[in-house]
Amino acid sequence: MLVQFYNVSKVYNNGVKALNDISLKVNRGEFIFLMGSSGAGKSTLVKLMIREELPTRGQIFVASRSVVRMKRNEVPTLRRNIGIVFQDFKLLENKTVAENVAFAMKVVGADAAEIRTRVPEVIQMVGLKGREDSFPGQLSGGEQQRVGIARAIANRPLLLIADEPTGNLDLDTSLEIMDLLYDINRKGTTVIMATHARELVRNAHKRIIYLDSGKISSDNSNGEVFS
Ligand SMILES: Nc1ncnc2c1ncn2[C@@H]1O[C@H](COP(=O)(O)OP(=O)(O)OP(=O)(O)O)[C@@H](O)[C@H]1O
Repeated sequence: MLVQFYNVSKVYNNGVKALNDISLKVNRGEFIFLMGSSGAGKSTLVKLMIREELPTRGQIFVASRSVVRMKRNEVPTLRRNIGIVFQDFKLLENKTVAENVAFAMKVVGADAAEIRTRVPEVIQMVGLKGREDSFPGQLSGGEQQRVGIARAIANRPLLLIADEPTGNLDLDTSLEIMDLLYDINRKGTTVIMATHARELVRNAHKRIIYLDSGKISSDNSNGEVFS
Protein backbone atom coordinates (compact mmCIF):
# COMPACT_ATOMS: atom_id res chain seq x y z
CA MET A 1 0.00 0.00 0.00
CA LEU A 2 1.46 3.35 -1.01
CA VAL A 3 -1.16 5.88 0.12
CA GLN A 4 -3.85 5.49 2.79
CA PHE A 5 -6.45 8.03 3.88
CA TYR A 6 -8.54 7.18 6.95
CA ASN A 7 -11.63 9.34 7.59
CA VAL A 8 -9.88 12.49 6.44
CA SER A 9 -11.64 15.84 6.61
CA LYS A 10 -10.21 19.23 5.77
CA VAL A 11 -11.83 22.47 6.87
CA TYR A 12 -9.93 25.59 5.81
CA ASN A 13 -9.59 28.57 8.16
CA ASN A 14 -12.40 30.36 6.33
CA GLY A 15 -14.77 27.52 7.26
CA VAL A 16 -14.87 25.86 3.82
CA LYS A 17 -15.16 22.10 4.18
CA ALA A 18 -12.98 20.95 1.27
CA LEU A 19 -12.90 17.23 2.18
CA ASN A 20 -15.51 15.41 4.20
CA ASP A 21 -14.60 12.04 5.72
CA ILE A 22 -12.52 10.61 2.88
CA SER A 23 -11.08 7.09 3.11
CA LEU A 24 -9.06 5.63 0.29
CA LYS A 25 -6.18 3.29 -0.46
CA VAL A 26 -3.73 3.41 -3.33
CA ASN A 27 -1.66 0.34 -4.14
CA ARG A 28 1.86 0.50 -5.48
CA GLY A 29 1.87 0.47 -9.27
CA GLU A 30 -1.66 1.81 -9.75
CA PHE A 31 -2.65 4.51 -12.25
CA ILE A 32 -5.53 6.58 -10.91
CA PHE A 33 -7.57 9.39 -12.39
CA LEU A 34 -8.90 11.88 -9.87
CA MET A 35 -11.96 13.63 -11.24
CA GLY A 36 -14.65 15.98 -10.03
CA SER A 37 -15.95 19.44 -10.75
CA SER A 38 -14.10 22.59 -9.84
CA GLY A 39 -13.97 22.98 -6.06
CA ALA A 40 -14.70 19.28 -5.41
CA GLY A 41 -11.48 18.93 -3.40
CA LYS A 42 -8.94 17.41 -5.83
CA SER A 43 -6.16 19.90 -5.13
CA THR A 44 -6.80 19.66 -1.41
CA LEU A 45 -6.37 15.88 -1.58
CA VAL A 46 -3.03 16.38 -3.36
CA LYS A 47 -1.89 19.03 -0.87
CA LEU A 48 -2.58 16.65 2.01
CA MET A 49 -0.50 13.89 0.39
CA ILE A 50 2.54 16.15 0.09
CA ARG A 51 1.89 17.73 3.50
CA GLU A 52 1.39 21.17 2.09
CA GLU A 53 -1.76 21.17 4.23
CA LEU A 54 -2.64 19.14 7.33
CA PRO A 55 -6.03 17.46 7.73
CA THR A 56 -8.50 18.76 10.30
CA ARG A 57 -9.38 15.16 11.13
CA GLY A 58 -8.20 11.71 10.11
CA GLN A 59 -4.95 9.94 9.32
CA ILE A 60 -2.85 9.87 6.14
CA PHE A 61 -0.02 7.46 5.38
CA VAL A 62 2.38 7.65 2.44
CA ALA A 63 4.80 4.71 2.10
CA SER A 64 3.75 3.58 5.61
CA ARG A 65 4.74 6.88 7.24
CA SER A 66 2.13 9.05 8.92
CA VAL A 67 2.09 12.33 7.06
CA VAL A 68 0.16 13.89 9.95
CA ARG A 69 2.50 12.92 12.78
CA MET A 70 5.64 13.35 10.70
CA LYS A 71 8.31 15.65 12.13
CA ARG A 72 9.33 18.72 10.16
CA ASN A 73 12.72 17.18 9.30
CA GLU A 74 11.01 14.15 7.72
CA VAL A 75 9.06 16.24 5.21
CA PRO A 76 11.95 16.48 2.66
CA THR A 77 12.10 12.66 2.49
CA LEU A 78 8.35 12.52 1.86
CA ARG A 79 8.61 15.12 -0.91
CA ARG A 80 11.55 13.26 -2.49
CA ASN A 81 9.30 10.23 -2.80
CA ILE A 82 6.65 12.23 -4.65
CA GLY A 83 7.17 13.85 -8.06
CA ILE A 84 4.71 16.53 -9.12
CA VAL A 85 3.69 17.68 -12.59
CA PHE A 86 1.78 20.96 -12.91
CA GLN A 87 -0.71 22.26 -15.44
CA ASP A 88 1.43 25.35 -16.11
CA PHE A 89 4.72 23.41 -16.16
CA LYS A 90 6.49 25.70 -13.62
CA LEU A 91 9.86 25.44 -15.39
CA LEU A 92 12.76 27.77 -14.65
CA GLU A 93 12.80 29.99 -17.74
CA ASN A 94 16.46 31.01 -17.44
CA LYS A 95 17.66 27.41 -17.24
CA THR A 96 17.97 24.93 -20.11
CA VAL A 97 16.09 21.64 -20.29
CA ALA A 98 19.08 19.76 -18.84
CA GLU A 99 19.59 22.41 -16.14
CA ASN A 100 15.93 22.28 -15.10
CA VAL A 101 16.19 18.54 -14.50
CA ALA A 102 19.62 18.80 -12.85
CA PHE A 103 18.39 21.53 -10.52
CA ALA A 104 15.58 19.33 -9.20
CA MET A 105 18.19 16.71 -8.31
CA LYS A 106 20.59 19.21 -6.79
CA VAL A 107 18.00 20.58 -4.37
CA VAL A 108 17.42 17.12 -2.89
CA GLY A 109 21.14 16.60 -2.45
CA ALA A 110 22.00 14.27 -5.36
CA ASP A 111 25.74 14.18 -6.07
CA ALA A 112 27.31 15.46 -9.28
CA ALA A 113 28.10 12.03 -10.73
CA GLU A 114 24.54 10.85 -10.17
CA ILE A 115 23.17 13.99 -11.84
CA ARG A 116 25.51 13.54 -14.85
CA THR A 117 24.19 10.05 -15.56
CA ARG A 118 20.54 10.53 -14.62
CA VAL A 119 19.79 13.77 -16.53
CA PRO A 120 20.44 12.36 -20.04
CA GLU A 121 18.60 9.19 -19.05
CA VAL A 122 15.34 10.96 -18.13
CA ILE A 123 15.59 13.38 -21.05
CA GLN A 124 15.82 10.38 -23.37
CA MET A 125 12.92 8.72 -21.53
CA VAL A 126 10.57 11.67 -22.16
CA GLY A 127 11.60 11.93 -25.80
CA LEU A 128 13.60 15.16 -25.65
CA LYS A 129 17.01 13.88 -26.71
CA GLY A 130 18.68 16.65 -28.73
CA ARG A 131 16.79 19.42 -26.87
CA GLU A 132 18.97 19.39 -23.73
CA ASP A 133 20.30 22.90 -24.32
CA SER A 134 17.02 24.54 -25.32
CA PHE A 135 15.33 26.99 -22.97
CA PRO A 136 11.65 26.48 -22.05
CA GLY A 137 10.65 29.49 -24.15
CA GLN A 138 12.02 27.72 -27.23
CA LEU A 139 9.82 24.66 -26.71
CA SER A 140 6.19 23.86 -27.55
CA GLY A 141 3.71 23.35 -24.71
CA GLY A 142 3.91 19.59 -25.09
CA GLU A 143 7.70 19.68 -25.00
CA GLN A 144 7.64 21.89 -21.92
CA GLN A 145 5.37 19.40 -20.18
CA ARG A 146 7.84 16.63 -21.09
CA VAL A 147 10.50 18.63 -19.25
CA GLY A 148 8.10 18.95 -16.32
CA ILE A 149 7.69 15.17 -16.31
CA ALA A 150 11.44 14.55 -16.67
CA ARG A 151 12.04 16.78 -13.66
CA ALA A 152 9.32 15.03 -11.65
CA ILE A 153 10.76 11.54 -12.23
CA ALA A 154 14.46 12.46 -11.99
CA ASN A 155 14.68 11.48 -8.32
CA ARG A 156 12.90 8.15 -8.94
CA PRO A 157 9.79 8.96 -6.87
CA LEU A 158 7.46 6.20 -5.67
CA LEU A 159 4.49 8.36 -6.59
CA LEU A 160 3.96 10.76 -9.48
CA ILE A 161 1.15 13.26 -9.02
CA ALA A 162 0.02 15.10 -12.12
CA ASP A 163 -2.37 17.98 -11.47
CA GLU A 164 -4.27 18.67 -14.72
CA PRO A 165 -1.09 18.02 -16.74
CA THR A 166 -2.81 18.42 -20.11
CA GLY A 167 -4.89 21.46 -19.17
CA ASN A 168 -2.88 23.77 -21.44
CA LEU A 169 -2.42 21.33 -24.33
CA ASP A 170 -4.43 20.40 -27.43
CA LEU A 171 -5.93 16.92 -27.74
CA ASP A 172 -3.18 15.32 -29.87
CA THR A 173 -0.46 16.65 -27.60
CA SER A 174 -2.47 15.56 -24.55
CA LEU A 175 -2.65 12.01 -25.91
CA GLU A 176 1.15 11.97 -26.34
CA ILE A 177 1.58 13.13 -22.74
CA MET A 178 -0.83 10.37 -21.62
CA ASP A 179 1.28 7.76 -23.44
CA LEU A 180 4.33 9.04 -21.61
CA LEU A 181 2.56 8.86 -18.22
CA TYR A 182 1.34 5.32 -18.97
CA ASP A 183 4.89 4.38 -19.94
CA ILE A 184 6.26 5.72 -16.65
CA ASN A 185 3.52 3.82 -14.80
CA ARG A 186 4.37 0.58 -16.63
CA LYS A 187 7.95 0.96 -15.43
CA GLY A 188 6.67 0.84 -11.85
CA THR A 189 5.84 4.36 -10.70
CA THR A 190 2.40 4.86 -9.15
CA VAL A 191 0.58 7.71 -10.89
CA ILE A 192 -2.30 9.87 -9.66
CA MET A 193 -3.62 12.29 -12.25
CA ALA A 194 -6.20 14.97 -11.46
CA THR A 195 -8.08 15.98 -14.56
CA HIS A 196 -11.29 17.36 -16.04
CA ALA A 197 -10.55 15.78 -19.43
CA ARG A 198 -13.18 13.07 -19.91
CA GLU A 199 -11.90 12.36 -23.44
CA LEU A 200 -8.58 11.21 -21.95
CA VAL A 201 -10.13 9.15 -19.17
CA ARG A 202 -12.74 7.45 -21.30
CA ASN A 203 -11.59 4.02 -22.55
CA ALA A 204 -8.37 4.23 -20.55
CA HIS A 205 -9.56 1.36 -18.31
CA LYS A 206 -7.92 2.86 -15.27
CA ARG A 207 -9.26 3.39 -11.77
CA ILE A 208 -11.26 6.61 -11.51
CA ILE A 209 -11.98 8.31 -8.20
CA TYR A 210 -14.70 10.96 -8.38
CA LEU A 211 -14.92 13.69 -5.80
CA ASP A 212 -18.14 15.58 -5.32
CA SER A 213 -18.31 18.37 -2.70
CA GLY A 214 -15.46 16.86 -0.70
CA LYS A 215 -16.81 13.28 -0.76
CA ILE A 216 -15.86 10.30 -2.90
CA SER A 217 -18.98 9.83 -5.01
CA SER A 218 -17.54 6.86 -6.91
CA ASP A 219 -14.35 4.83 -7.03
CA ASN A 220 -14.39 2.61 -10.06
CA SER A 221 -11.55 0.28 -10.96
CA ASN A 222 -13.01 -0.53 -14.37
CA GLY A 223 -12.46 2.98 -15.57
CA GLU A 224 -16.08 3.64 -16.42
CA VAL A 225 -16.91 7.30 -16.93
CA PHE A 226 -20.16 8.42 -15.35
CA SER A 227 -21.98 11.51 -16.46
N1 LIG B 1 -6.23 27.70 1.01
C1 LIG B 1 -7.56 27.68 1.02
N2 LIG B 1 -8.26 28.42 1.89
C2 LIG B 1 -9.61 28.40 1.90
N3 LIG B 1 -10.36 27.66 1.09
C3 LIG B 1 -9.74 26.90 0.17
C4 LIG B 1 -8.31 26.88 0.09
N4 LIG B 1 -7.97 26.02 -0.91
C5 LIG B 1 -9.13 25.56 -1.42
N5 LIG B 1 -10.19 26.07 -0.77
C6 LIG B 1 -11.62 25.75 -1.01
O1 LIG B 1 -11.79 24.35 -0.81
C7 LIG B 1 -12.68 23.79 -1.78
C8 LIG B 1 -11.98 22.70 -2.56
O2 LIG B 1 -10.96 23.28 -3.37
P1 LIG B 1 -9.91 22.45 -4.23
O3 LIG B 1 -8.92 23.43 -4.78
O4 LIG B 1 -9.40 21.32 -3.44
O5 LIG B 1 -10.84 21.91 -5.42
P2 LIG B 1 -10.45 21.27 -6.82
O6 LIG B 1 -11.32 20.08 -6.98
O7 LIG B 1 -9.00 21.06 -6.89
O8 LIG B 1 -10.89 22.39 -7.86
P3 LIG B 1 -10.26 22.75 -9.32
O9 LIG B 1 -10.71 21.66 -10.24
O10 LIG B 1 -10.90 24.07 -9.63
O11 LIG B 1 -8.77 22.82 -9.14
C9 LIG B 1 -13.14 24.97 -2.64
O12 LIG B 1 -14.36 25.42 -2.13
C10 LIG B 1 -12.05 26.01 -2.44
O13 LIG B 1 -12.55 27.31 -2.60
